[in-house]
Amino acid sequence: MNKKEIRKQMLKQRDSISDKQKVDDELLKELENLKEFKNSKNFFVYVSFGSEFNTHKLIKDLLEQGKKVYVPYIKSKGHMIAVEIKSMDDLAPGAYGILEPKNPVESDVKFDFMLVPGLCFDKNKYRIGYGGGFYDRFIDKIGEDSYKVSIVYDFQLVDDLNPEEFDRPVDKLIIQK
Ligand SMILES: Nc1nc2c(c(=O)[nH]1)N(C=O)[C@@H](CNc1ccc(C(=O)N[C@@H](CCC(=O)O)C(=O)O)cc1)CN2
Ligand SMILES: Nc1ncnc2c1ncn2[C@@H]1O[C@H](COP(=O)(O)OP(=O)(O)OP(=O)(O)O)[C@@H](O)[C@H]1O
Repeated sequence: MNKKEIRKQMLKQRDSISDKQKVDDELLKELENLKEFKNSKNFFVYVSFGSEFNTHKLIKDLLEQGKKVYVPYIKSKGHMIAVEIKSMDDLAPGAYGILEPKNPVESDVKFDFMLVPGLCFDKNKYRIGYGGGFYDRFIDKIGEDSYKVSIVYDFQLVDDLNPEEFDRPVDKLIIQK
């Protein structure tokens, strides 16, 4: 399968996970129990859309705990910036219909913790996303020292994605049991 076929296949399967809220609740618990999670203060978290792992509760939890939350804002093709939010009400539908900050003020903090989205992952923690190259570029720019974690549904894990030179792996996969 080429990347395009993998994306299509993974999306189809992800769209039909049964009892997804329950699955996501368990994955969220595991995420929040990581020591790196507990020790982090500045979080870069995507705002989920469609059948992605639901991050809305995570974002609310973080804000309630007084942690700093930054989310992506798409500036142009392949280029995103991080913007701090204080509440879910700071968001409105933006590019691709994804919720984005209404008032996109670029932040230049370094993140302790990054939650990285993806459609398919391999055992070396490489990933395939929607194909915009947003995260590979972003990680190069400000994510190198962050602890990068991705949530993986069981069918999304493969042996080897044959990464290219611009692909950046994450540090930890949380895999559905
Ligand atoms: N929640 C969330 N936010 C995110 C990402 C993500 O994966 N998840 N991104 C992670 O990079 C960036 C957005 N990247 C995206 C790239 C493509 C499509 C998409 O749906 N593309 C359409 C059509 C593409 C086209 O017109 O060329 C498609 O694939 O059908 C969505 C998001 C930044 N924000
Ligand atoms: N660091 C980079 N600098 C320049 N171009 C890049 C970089 N990373 C990726 N690209 C370009 O972006 C395109 C898409 O990359 P890729 O297929 O790896 O995206 P993806 O990882 O699936 O998407 P995303 O990171 O948005 O979730 C590639 O064809 C590549 O040319």
